[in-house]
Order: sequence, then structure tokens, then C-alpha cells
Amino acid sequence: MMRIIDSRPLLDAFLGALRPAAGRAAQVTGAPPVLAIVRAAENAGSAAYAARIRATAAQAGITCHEVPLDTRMDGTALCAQVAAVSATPGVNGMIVLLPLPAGTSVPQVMAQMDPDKDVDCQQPLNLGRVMAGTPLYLPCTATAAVMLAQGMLGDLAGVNCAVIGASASVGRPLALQLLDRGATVEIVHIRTRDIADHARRAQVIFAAAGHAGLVDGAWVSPGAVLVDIGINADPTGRPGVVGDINAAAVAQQAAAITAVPDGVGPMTTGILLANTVHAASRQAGVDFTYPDLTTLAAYQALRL
Ligand SMILES: Nc1nc(=O)c2c([nH]1)NC[C@@H]1CN(c3ccc(C(=O)N[C@@H](CCC(=O)O)C(=O)O)cc3)C=[N+]21
Repeated sequence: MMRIIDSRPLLDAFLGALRPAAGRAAQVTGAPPVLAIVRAAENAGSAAYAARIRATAAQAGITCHEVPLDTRMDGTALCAQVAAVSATPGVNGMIVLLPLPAGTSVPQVMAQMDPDKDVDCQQPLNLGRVMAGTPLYLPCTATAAVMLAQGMLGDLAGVNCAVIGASASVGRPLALQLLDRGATVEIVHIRTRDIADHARRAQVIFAAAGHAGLVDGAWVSPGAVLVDIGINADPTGRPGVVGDINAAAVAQQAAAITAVPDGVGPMTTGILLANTVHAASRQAGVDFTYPDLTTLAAYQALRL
């Protein structure tokens, strides 16, 4: 029987462990940590994420400011907006949600952020720190995916992992985070010949292609662990989001799969909020360490 992993109990425990740290920063600055959200295009995934962040921030003792959505901005206007939000006193951390409007340069927009406020880890200096194996802020989605895989398997050293998707925001930082934990990583992508053949050789498949139901039964070997990172609009038009893995089609082979919703998504929000507390603490000169997952019962309960 394939186990379906629901991360919500882990998120609750994680935020509970984070809250005292948010309180310590607030004690020094006189206000809770502030996270600013910038969104410049309509998109199911980014709308879902903005809603999740808004709904979760208070639980961690964080104030959330959403910059009003303006879909008419060109690259120049968006760069100016991002720079202005970054320069706003009192904003400790910020996230610029993807996708950006067609024709705007993602690296150029992300470069407008002060690296100390880039809690989504997209600014070039922060991406470079991830590349070097010395991240300042944890790349949110990648770290969430690795945490769930590590919770299920314990240790990723020497484990064969396939990362499906090579984006700068997820696939690449994910591959590096896995490498840092000693995994053997293959990145497969839209130009890969016979993706199914590569995927079948993996003990853990991380699906981050942004394509609803892409991974089916023929891609999965018996006992494989599946981490579904996709957040897609339901192609049948039903409300809500669906992942990159066709869960019904893999149920006979896989040992476990992370749920969509309620899998990687909630923990992604948790890491973003933890990075925000980290940012506020740094800026206030207060010590900060990320909550230790291994002590949490909800983390231990993930183990297969
Ligand atoms: N700069 C940037 N960084 C991102 O990390 C980023 C982004 N842009 N653009 C959009 C995607 C998408 N994304 C989600 C994360 C969590 C949920 C989430 O928690 N979803 C709930 C369900 C929400 C619902 O059902 O509406 C869940 O999975 O349980 C959703 C979407 C982050 N993204």
C-alpha cells in the first residue's frame, strides 16, 4: 500500500518551534517580523501560495504585507517596485512570486532585492551561496522537498535521486541540496530522451516540472519514494491544485508519495516563514537557529 504523506502536522509543530524565535526578534525591534509579498501576474500557483502565506504567517508570529497586484507593469516598472519594497524600512523579508509578466527578466528582477531581505533565496548572491553549499536563507521549495524525503528515508547519503525539472527556482537548488546530503542526483528535463527510463532507476523521484500528472506508473520502480512538488491548476477545470504525479497510476508501485495539496506546499510556506524570522533576527542582531526537525514527533512519524 502506497503511503500518502500529509505534512500539515509537521508544519504545525515546525511553526510552534519557530514562534519563540519570532518573539525574541520582536522583543528587540518592538514589532513582529514583517514579510512583504510581491505578485505581478495572475497564476493559479502563485495565487495559492500567496493565500497560504497570508493564512499561516500569524501562526508563526509574523506580519504579512501584500503589495497590491498590478498586472500592467513592464520589466522596468517591476524592477523599480521590487527595489522600493526592498528599501522599505521595517520590511525584514520579501518574496517576488513567479511567474513574472511575459517579457520580463527573472534574474534582473530578483537582482533588485537586498540579499539580506531575499527570504525566498532567489537573488543572485543567495543563489550563489546555495551553489557553494553555504546557504544564508534556505531555498524554500527545495528544502521542504528534501525535509520530507529525509523524514521518510532517514538518510539520503548514497540514495539515487531523480529531479524532474531544472528551473532556477526549484530543480537546480533541489539538486544541490540533495548533493549536500550525499545523494546521487540526476536532473532530467524537457530535453531528456526517455525520461521514464531515467526515472525508473531512481529510489526517490522529485517531480518539479510544473506539468499536471506527468509522472505515471511506467516511470516508477517498485518501492520508490515520490515527492510531488507540482502545484498546477486542475486540467479538468475543477477548483484546487493538482501535482505533477498521477497518484492513482503509481499507487501499485510506489512505497510513498507526498500529497498535493498538503505535502510539499505547506512545508515550503514553513521554510519561507523561518527564513523571515532568520532575516528579522539578523537585522536586529539576535541569534537565530532553524528549528531542529529531528526532535519533532510529527517528523519522526514520517519514517517509512
Ligand atoms: N518566487 C516564488 N517562489 C515560490 O516558492 C513560488 C512562486 N514564486 N510562485 C508560485 C509557486 C507555487 N508555490 C506554492 C507553494 C505552496 C503552496 C501550498 O501550500 N498549497 C497548498 C494548497 C493550496 C490550495 O489548495 O489552494 C498545499 O499544497 O497544501 C502552493 C503553491 C510556491 N511557488
